[in-house]
Amino acid sequence: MNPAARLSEVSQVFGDFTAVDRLDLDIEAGKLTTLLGPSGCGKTTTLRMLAGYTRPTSGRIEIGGRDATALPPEKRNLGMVFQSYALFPHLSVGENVGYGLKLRKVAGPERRRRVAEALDMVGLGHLGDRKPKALSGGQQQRVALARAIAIQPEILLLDEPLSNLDARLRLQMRSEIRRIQQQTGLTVVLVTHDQEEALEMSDVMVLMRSGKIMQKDTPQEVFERPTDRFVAEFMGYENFFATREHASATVRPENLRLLGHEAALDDGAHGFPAVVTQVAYRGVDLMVRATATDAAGDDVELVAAVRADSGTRLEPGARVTAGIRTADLVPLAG
Ligand SMILES: Nc1ncnc2c1ncn2[C@@H]1O[C@H](COP(=O)(O)OP(=O)(O)OP(=O)(O)O)[C@@H](O)[C@H]1O
Repeated sequence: MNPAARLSEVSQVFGDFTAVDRLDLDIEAGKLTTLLGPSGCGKTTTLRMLAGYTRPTSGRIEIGGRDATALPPEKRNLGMVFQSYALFPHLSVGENVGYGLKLRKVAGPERRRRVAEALDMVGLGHLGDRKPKALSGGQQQRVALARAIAIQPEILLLDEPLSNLDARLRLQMRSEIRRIQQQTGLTVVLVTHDQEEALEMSDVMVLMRSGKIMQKDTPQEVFERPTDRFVAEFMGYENFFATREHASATVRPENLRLLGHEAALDDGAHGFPAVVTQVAYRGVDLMVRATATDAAGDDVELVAAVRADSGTRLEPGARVTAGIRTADLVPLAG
């Protein structure tokens, strides 16, 4: 299937600063793709170029197979939801949702039908006559979403749409957006810096750093098989060391086992002697720090999340074996 959008060698340069660096990216139709990365990595700039708010310094953007590089936003048929919902305060909820349809000269009865349908989809069918300021933040966010969906966009672009919501609402809206996307088969591009949000919502995760793509994969692949140290750290890996087979490898804290000094390792498990330096109680587990020497002879700091009832005596100074099952060991490119 053709991609819903294709960015080819797209760059955005501000003065002597390259915010997006020769990016190649296909946005797959009918999927939710997340642009994820630390602040300043170029995700918002990429989304704004897709939307047409910023013209790329170089490169080409195709939407639905057509060259859209020079098209203004209103000619792209894309829906956009911003962090600040950007609703019109003087219009009712229904008028806000119908605004884009009116611009597109959709006739009255059809417009009312599509406004009602979009409001129903976000669970606000009963609030069409209210003004935005009479709604909670979460409800305003839903109106912004309904407004973007009502025009039946080719792609829905979401720029950190949940960051102004409190934690509980954020969780609720994650699954609502996902439900709507799956129900309608919409192509969605979501910008976020929250890896949990990306893991939960995405079909495809695109991890960015300094204007470049570091990894593009399913959430499970990115989480379980980060290809390099940057991605691994971003996804919560903490232990970096050399083994006999790999110059660089990592394991998640919850998969690093600290065994009694004399304990035998499972077949195929990697292990090296370590000395505990710090133990912190965290309720469900203990966070244990240790030092070890890896296969390259370098000193490494280890962090393990150990179940409180693991049976191994852990206190600063204790000599242990840091053990890693082969299945939990992730080799890294760099
Ligand atoms: N109009 C502009 N002029 C100059 N520099 C800009 C402009 N827009 C963005 N930048 C810079 O480009 C870089 C990438 O910005 P961008 O907003 O795309 O990052 P981001 O990954 O979305 O980060 P955040 O999560 O903080 O929004 C940043 O360093 C930013 O300061």
